This record gives sequence, structure tokens and C-alpha cells, in this order.
Amino acid sequence: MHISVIGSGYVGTTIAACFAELGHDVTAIDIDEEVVATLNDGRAPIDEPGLEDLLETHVGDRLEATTSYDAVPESDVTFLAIGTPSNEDGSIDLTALEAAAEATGEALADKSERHLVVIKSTVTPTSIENVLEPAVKRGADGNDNVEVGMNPEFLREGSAVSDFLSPDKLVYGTNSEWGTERLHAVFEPLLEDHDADVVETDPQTASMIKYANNAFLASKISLVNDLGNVCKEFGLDAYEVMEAIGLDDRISEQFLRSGVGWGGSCFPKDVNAIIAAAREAGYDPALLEATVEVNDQQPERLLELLAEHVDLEGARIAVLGLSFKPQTDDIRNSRAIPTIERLQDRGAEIVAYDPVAIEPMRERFPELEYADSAADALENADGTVVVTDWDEFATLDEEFDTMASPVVVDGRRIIQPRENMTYEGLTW
Ligand SMILES: NC(=O)C1=CN([C@@H]2O[C@H](COP(=O)(O)OP(=O)(O)OC[C@H]3O[C@@H](n4cnc5c(N)ncnc54)[C@H](O)[C@@H]3O)[C@@H](O)[C@H]2O)C=CC1
Ligand SMILES: O=C(O)[C@H]1O[C@H](OP(=O)(O)OP(=O)(O)OC[C@H]2O[C@@H](n3ccc(=O)[nH]c3=O)[C@H](O)[C@@H]2O)[C@H](O)[C@@H](O)[C@@H]1O
Repeated sequence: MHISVIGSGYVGTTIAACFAELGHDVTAIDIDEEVVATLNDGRAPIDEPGLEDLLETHVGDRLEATTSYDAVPESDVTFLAIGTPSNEDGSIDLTALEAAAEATGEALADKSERHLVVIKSTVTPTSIENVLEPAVKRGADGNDNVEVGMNPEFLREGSAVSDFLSPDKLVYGTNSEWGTERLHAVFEPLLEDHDADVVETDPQTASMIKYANNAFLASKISLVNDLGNVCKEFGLDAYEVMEAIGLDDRISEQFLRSGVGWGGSCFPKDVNAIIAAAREAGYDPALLEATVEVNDQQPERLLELLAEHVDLEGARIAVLGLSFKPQTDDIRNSRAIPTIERLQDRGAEIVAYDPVAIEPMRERFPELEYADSAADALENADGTVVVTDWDEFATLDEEFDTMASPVVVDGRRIIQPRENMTYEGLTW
């Protein structure tokens, strides 16, 4: 098959490279000339394990990138993987996706065969019917051969390629049998080698499945954090408790790590977007609101623990870990951001370190001091907070001896406590 993929960000680049790996011919389309040039060079515009290898293999052969939509009508199916950020009130901002949907429609105005346009972006349940399908149709000047479907994506940053190539499930949201068959044809090569459940449904339900998935996972972590805070009050270890409850198949052992909370480009915006959509529809989702509230309070709890041991005004505090999770340089909604802001409010002098995310954080906080290593950050610090569970922090040991006062508040259960260290776990 020939597949066109509109948008070459985290999702678009990953799926374009993976579709080529599955044997399809792929045209990746992006408005950003630099992104297109990078891709055509066989390089990845984002940092993802395994992605560059796929691009090196397939660019110039089964995969090419361009800024032009000309390949859209020549392809058999088009995936839209454009960002859906938040408006100020938390609701979904469809501006960029709507523009891309309309441009895709325009490219298909004269197509005489049926063509499936698949929304890969995360969108609220009414977005397709009310905004995106009309945009495609408007662009296509009412061409009835163009149909819109939904195929939500569940990959995680840091393991995007392997997640995409070995999914638990595939969700096909279409309005016709033909649309479902089209999606089957796209994913058939994947399903030949990999056993995944396939859910066939309508586009609106497919959209809701994506939000329910993310809201459930974010709520699971917030519940674990809430219970973890209770454990801490009783002097108990939340990790021991969660390990035990994770033995129950109904709960499962995954996503039970308590600490400073969830960040990233998706959980925060998606939970807020579905809350805003529900409110607009007339329902206040109380539990989802609490999910956000618990998450928002964790950085503050981290600093309260630190303040029990260090007078923060004028103290030198090392912040270890800046990315929203390990294996990525992505700092979007990283818990390091509220942690740094609250340390600044309390008058602390901050020295920050991350193995890969210093440059993006320097853009956000140019005034901070950044260290070249965790060891440098710890030297002469009056205390440290750990925000990201990078493996290298687990091996820190004698480095803590160089601190002016060895107070460690661990937000991710990654540090090995040692003698002469004042160690506090956030939920243990
Ligand atoms: N990042 C992730 O791990 C996941 C993201 N998603 C969803 O996928 C969607 C895309 O997210 P990301 O890939 O992270 O976004 P991104 O912001 O990394 O990439 C979007 C790309 O679209 C391009 N673009 C914007 N307007 C365009 C247009 N009119 N024509 C062509 N290209 C255009 C931009 O230049 C950019 O390269 C979002 O809805 C997100 O919620 C879903 C699952 C995982
Ligand atoms: O829609 C999306 O974009 C994606 O959002 C998440 O993926 P991602 O944000 O890349 O990363 P996760 O591994 O889910 O971690 C999210 C946040 O939760 C935190 N987390 C995760 C697990 C846990 O047990 N505890 C915990 O605090 C992580 O530190 C991180 O800040 C989902 O896991 C993906 O399925 C989804 O496709």
C-alpha cells in the first residue's frame, strides 16, 4: 500500500518509519522544511530509540518526506498526526489539525476512487463529527469518495517504535465496512507477526477509547500517589503495599510507581481536554478533577519534605532529572517545572542536572545554573530533590559525601539511601 502521513512529529515520524518497516510505501508530509530535510537525510527529528535505524534503512527507498500534499491523492490512505494542544481553559485546540484536515481534503477534491483519511491525533468525541470531517469535506468540495476514520495511537515516548510495532490492541473507528477493511489492509503485515486485539467501532467511540485509556492510566497513578501519601503519614512504604496489590490480576503491576506525579505531552493535556469536553456536555467528572488535583500537589509535597530538613531561603538545592520521564529529552509538563518554580518562590539557589534534557530546560529557565553531571550538581548543595528516575541516579553513592548537607528527597524511588545521608522518600 501507499500511505501518506501528515505531520512528522513524535507520532507521525514513528508511524511513517514503522509503516515503511511493515513494507508499505510512505510519504511523510510536514509544513516544517527543516523537519522534512532532516527526514530526507535519514535522520530523526526527535530522539527515540530505534527510530533513526528505521529511517536510515527506508528513507530514499520506501519512505520519503515532503512539504507538498501532492502525494495525498496518489496514496491509498492518509493518516493525520498533527498536535492537539490545550487552550488556556484546558479544552482541546484543533486549529492546526483542522487546517491540515482541510488541506488534505483539498488535495483529494478530484480523486475518483474512495480514499480514507484517518485521524491519528488524539481528539475529543465530538471533534470528528463537528470539526474535522466538515473540514475535510469542505476542502474536498463535497467529494463523496472521501471518508474520515479514527485510529488512536497508544505508543509511549521513549519506547515509541517498539510500542507501535507490538501493540496490545488496534482500534479501528470507521463509518463503513470499506473503511474497516482499509485499516485491516494497513495493519495486516503487523498482525502477521504480532498478536494484538482488534477493536472495530465508530470514530466517536474510538476517540473516547483513547481518552479513557489515558485518563485511566493517569488516574491510576494519582490514586497510587494518594494512597502513597497516606502510607507516608503512617510511616509505611507505598512500594511494598503496591507490589502486593499489583499481584491481583484485576489491578496489575503496571503504573503503580508513586512519587512526584505524571507529566509529558499527553496525560496533562488529555485529562484536561476530556474534563473540559465533559463539562461542556453538562457533566462534571469529579474523579478526573481529583486526578489532576492530586497530581498538582505532589511537587509541593516534595518541597515540604525538603523544607523539614533545610531552610530553603538562600539554600543551594540540586534538582536531579528534568525530562518528564527517563529515555527522553522531552520536558513538556515535566514535574521538574513546578518543582523549580516552587523552589524559586522559596528563594532557593538552584543547580539542575539531566543526562539529556538540559538544553530544552535552559530555554524554559535560562537563569538557572546547570551542572555537567549529577556529581557536579551535588557538590556543596544543601539538599537535593530527585524528579526523574534516570538509571544513572541509582548508582550515585560517594557523590553525596560532597554535599554541604546530605539531604535527599526522592520523588521517584531511585536513590540508594546510605549512611550519613538524610533520606526521605515522597511516599515511603
Ligand atoms: N507524543 C506522543 O507520545 C503521542 C501523541 N499522541 C497524539 O498524536 C498527536 C500528534 O502528537 P505529536 O506527534 O506529539 O505532535 P508534534 O507536535 O510532535 O508533531 C506535529 C507535527 O505536525 C506538523 N504540522 C502542523 N501543521 C501541519 C500541517 N498543516 N501540515 C503538515 N504538517 C503539519 C508540525 O510541524 C509537527 O512536526 C496529538 O494529538 C497527540 O495527542 C498520541 C499518542 C502518543
Ligand atoms: O497519549 C500519549 O501520548 C501517550 O501517553 C502515555 O505515554 P507517555 O506520556 O509517553 O509516558 P508514560 O510512560 O505513560 O509516562 C507518563 C508519566 O507518568 C509517570 N508515571 C508512569 C508510571 C508510573 O507508575 N508512575 C508514574 O509517575 C511518568 O514518570 C511520566 O511522567 C501513555 O502511556 C501512552 O499509552 C499514550 O499513547
